[in-house]
Amino acid sequence: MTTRWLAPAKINLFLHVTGRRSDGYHTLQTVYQFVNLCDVLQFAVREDSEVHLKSDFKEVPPESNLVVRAARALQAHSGTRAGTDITLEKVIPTGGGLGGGSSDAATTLVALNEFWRLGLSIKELAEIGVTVSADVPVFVYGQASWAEGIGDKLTPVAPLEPWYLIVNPMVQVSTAALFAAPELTRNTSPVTIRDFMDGRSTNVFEKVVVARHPEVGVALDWLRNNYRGFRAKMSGTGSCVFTAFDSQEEAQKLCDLLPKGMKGFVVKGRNASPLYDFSG
Ligand SMILES: C[C@](O)(CO)[C@H](O)COP(=O)(O)OP(=O)(O)OC[C@H]1O[C@@H](n2ccc(N)nc2=O)[C@H](O)[C@@H]1O
Ligand SMILES: Nc1ncnc2c1ncn2[C@@H]1O[C@H](COP(=O)(O)OP(=O)(O)OP(=O)(O)O)[C@@H](O)[C@H]1O
Repeated sequence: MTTRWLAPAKINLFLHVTGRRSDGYHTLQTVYQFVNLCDVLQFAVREDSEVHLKSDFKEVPPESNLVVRAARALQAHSGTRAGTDITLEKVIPTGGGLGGGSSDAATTLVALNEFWRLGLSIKELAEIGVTVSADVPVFVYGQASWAEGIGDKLTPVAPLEPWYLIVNPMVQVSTAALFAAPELTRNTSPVTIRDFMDGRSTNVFEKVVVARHPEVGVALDWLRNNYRGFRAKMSGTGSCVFTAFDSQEEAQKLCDLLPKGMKGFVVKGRNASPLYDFSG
C-alpha cells in the first residue's frame, strides 16, 4: 500500500522579531498563510523498521533531510517498530522563505501517524515537530495563523485569500545566518492583530536580506514598479517575494512579463492547508 500526500508552501504576511530567548532562538510575530504550491510525498510499507528516502532533492544527505528527521522523531516518541519507504518530489524552492522543508516534515508526521496507526493527537505531532524546525507546528495544524513564540504559539486567523505571484530571485538564503545578523532589528514592539490588519507591520528581514542579496531587492523593485495594486513583500527570511491580485489572470499577466533570472509562481492563498484536502 502507498499513500500520497501534499506539503504546501507558506508565506509570511508580515514578520517581526520581538526578542531573543536564552537558548538563542528568537521570539517573533507573524501571520502564516498557505498557498497551493506543494511538494508531493508518498509513503510505502517496509517489512523492517528502517526509514528510507528517495528524492530528486540532493542538496542534503537523506539523514539530514527534515523528512527523515521527522520520521525518526516520530519513531522515537511513539516507540513504533514500523518503517517506511518515502518518496519526496520537490516543487517548492529551497531556502526561499516558503517553509518547504518544514512542510515536508509536518506532512511526514501527519501521514505516518495515520500510516503507522499511532493515534497521536495533532497537538502531540506539533510538539514533536517543533523539535525538528520552528515552522513545523503551523503546517501540522493546517490553519492560517497569527503566530508568536518562535512561531509555535498559534491563533487561527482568516485573512483574504487572493491570488499571489511569488517570485524566486534564484538565490538561496540561510535562515540561521539571517537570525544571527548583527544588523537585524530584534526588539520590535509587539503589535496587535488590529495593527496588522491596518497595515502597521513589515518584514524586519527585508533590509538585511536586500543588503546581502541584491537580487532580492531587484525583484522587489521590479514588482513595485510594475504593479501598484499591492506593495510587494518578502516571505520569511527570503529569498522569495510576492504580490497579490484579485484574479489568476492578472497574476499570470505580470508573471509572463518577469525579466530573465526570476522565476514566477501564480498561486492561490489558502487559509485551510492543502495537506488536509485529501489523502490516500
Ligand atoms: C523565519 C521563519 O520562516 C518565519 O516563518 C521561521 O521563523 C524560520 O523557521 P525554520 O526555518 O523552521 O527555522 P529552524 O529550522 O527551526 O531554525 C533555523 C535556525 O534559525 C534560527 N531561528 C529560527 C527560528 C526562530 N524563531 N529563531 C531563530 O533564531 C536558529 O538559529 C535556528 O538554528
Ligand atoms: N525536505 C527538505 N526540503 C527542503 N530543504 C530541506 C529539506 N530537508 C532539509 N532541508 C534543508 O533545510 C534548509 C531550509 O529549507 P527550506 O526550504 O525549508 O527553507 P526556507 O524555505 O527558507 O524556510 P523558512 O521560511 O522556514 O526559513 C535548506 O538549507 C535545506 O538544505
